[in-house]
Amino acid sequence: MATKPAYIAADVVEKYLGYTTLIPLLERALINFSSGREGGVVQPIRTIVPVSKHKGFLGVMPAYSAADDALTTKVVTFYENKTSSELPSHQATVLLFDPTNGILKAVIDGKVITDKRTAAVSTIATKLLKSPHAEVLCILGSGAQALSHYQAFTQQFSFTEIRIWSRTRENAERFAEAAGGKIRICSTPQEAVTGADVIVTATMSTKPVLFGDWVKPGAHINAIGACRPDWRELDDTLMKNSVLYVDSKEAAAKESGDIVISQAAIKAEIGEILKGTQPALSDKTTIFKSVGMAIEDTVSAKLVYDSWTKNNEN
Ligand SMILES: NC(=O)C1=CN([C@@H]2O[C@H](COP(=O)(O)OP(=O)(O)OC[C@H]3O[C@@H](n4cnc5c(N)ncnc54)[C@H](O)[C@@H]3O)[C@@H](O)[C@H]2O)C=CC1
Ligand SMILES: O=C(O)C1=NCCCC1
Repeated sequence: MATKPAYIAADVVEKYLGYTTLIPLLERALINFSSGREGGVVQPIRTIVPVSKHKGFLGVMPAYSAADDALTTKVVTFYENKTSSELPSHQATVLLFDPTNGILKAVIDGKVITDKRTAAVSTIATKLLKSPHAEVLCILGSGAQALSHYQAFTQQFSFTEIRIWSRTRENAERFAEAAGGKIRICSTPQEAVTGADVIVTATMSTKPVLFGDWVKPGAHINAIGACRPDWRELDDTLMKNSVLYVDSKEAAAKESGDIVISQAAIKAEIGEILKGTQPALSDKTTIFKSVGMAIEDTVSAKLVYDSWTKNNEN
């Protein structure tokens, strides 16, 4: 008879999901995803159910990786009008199945997975696309993704200056306190962005917050928000004058307003650069438009489950 599925809570996920272990697994997953059939990744475009009455969305993100023999689906909700400042705007759960027989093996908190795997993929893109002389990191937004990106980027790179802008100074100060490092709080997004070598946009904005005229030529931008076809973070000038990379061409072209509305041409997937079939044009102004992929959740959940199992063996 099947045993009951394990429940793996956020604090346990946090413990087992280190960037040093996660990043190489995600690199392999991105390569497999961009290798078509050969890569053994099955990942349909996610289903999104708008909950318009409450300005919310429910997303279902299934994937199977033959290389990892791992089968999961994430269920994620995200709400524009948070009803409480205590409640995160994004909440998620990952279900991990035994791929040989379909048995549900674990129910895993998906919030930490979402925050960390997104930041980890941005570090992968940044390693490939930033200038080798990059010194200044700028983060627009002060929520969960802003913080996970700060943590991942300070671990993986050595920037000499880190700047942040948020809509309110109070939010920016709260962020700086949570981050714990030396951070310059900027009063306007333009002040934060001017002269920055690497920029992260991690906002729930539906209108551009980053404008091409502000951006230093040769900068690299990780654009994390604008995951709905009518949401924007970047303006048309920036979209059209930069080299545009994505996680999934199919998903980004369908889901991100920055691409749908600007009609900017996609150069390549990050997985194609990693495979060596597309160049990393790091001397140009580059954008990594991330929409988030289920396969990233699959490899993250498997890492957590395997580590948890090993540590719970009698
Ligand atoms: N690419 C990916 O894989 C993923 C993308 N996301 C997206 O990343 C973005 C950030 O997510 P979280 O940090 O989890 O959300 P959050 O709610 O924790 O933080 C959102 C931040 O955006 C700011 N913000 C909201 N409206 C704004 C506006 N009009 N102008 C400027 N700033 C504004 C808030 O003040 C806050 O600092 C969202 O758009 C989310 O949907 C989230 C998960 C994965
Ligand atoms: O990849 C994800 O997970 C998400 N991406 C866009 C917004 C909701 C969550």
